[in-house]
Amino acid sequence: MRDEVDLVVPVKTLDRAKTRLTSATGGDPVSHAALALALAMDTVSAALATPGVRRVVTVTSDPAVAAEMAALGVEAIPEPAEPGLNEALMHGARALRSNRVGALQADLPALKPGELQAALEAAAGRRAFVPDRQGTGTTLLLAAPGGELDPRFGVGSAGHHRISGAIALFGPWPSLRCDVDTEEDLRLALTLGLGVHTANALPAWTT
Ligand SMILES: Nc1nc2c(ncn2[C@@H]2O[C@H](COP(=O)(O)OP(=O)(O)OP(=O)(O)O)[C@@H](O)[C@H]2O)c(=O)[nH]1
Ligand SMILES: C=C(OP(=O)(O)O)C(=O)O
Repeated sequence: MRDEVDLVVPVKTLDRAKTRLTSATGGDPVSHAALALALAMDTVSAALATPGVRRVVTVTSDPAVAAEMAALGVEAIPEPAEPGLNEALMHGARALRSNRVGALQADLPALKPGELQAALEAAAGRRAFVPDRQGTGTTLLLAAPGGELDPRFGVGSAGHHRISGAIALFGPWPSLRCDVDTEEDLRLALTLGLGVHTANALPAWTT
């Protein structure tokens, strides 16, 4: 199937992840780690339920993340020696050895499989990306079949992916574009309908 893809989902160690979201859990490290993990679990669960997604792997050096992902049937590939998000994604993509790879950010707790599927179809076999709701970041990057992922994540990644020749996809996919970096993002994701892991890990102010 032309649109079938294997996805790499990068997850930082939970004690370093989602620093901009720290205030959401009142500075409690245990609640913060639980929330960061829940975001990743919901993202991966939605990806696994997407018909055009053949396989999902995570790249992480956190044993707690690896154990929880294993419970979902998702392999955790250890972080490469070279640090950095793009290095982690290239390492995961190489390990997959698939015809077509993609990178999906691990902070999409409202992700709906139908919206991810629609984006895969809109890419129509091209190297393409989905900008976040602000239009500056990237939530999904897809290689062309047989092509390189060439990830350029980081500040202003949407512009970097566009300059590198990837096609920007702007579909009606709010759950795919709502990455959760801040409390404000979390509030918006809540209105879109959170996955069960994040719903169970929500801070008290949301209830
Ligand atoms: N494996 C791996 N994942 C990373 C790395 N850097 C970022 N990520 C993941 O990439 C995704 C997008 O990163 P950000 O949205 O900036 O998330 P973050 O770095 O946890 O958040 P902040 O600390 O607030 O910047 C998240 O799922 C991170 O866990 C890295 O060096 N290795
Ligand atoms: C790392 C990225 O995401 P964020 O803007 O969510 O940090 C990115 O878009 O490259």
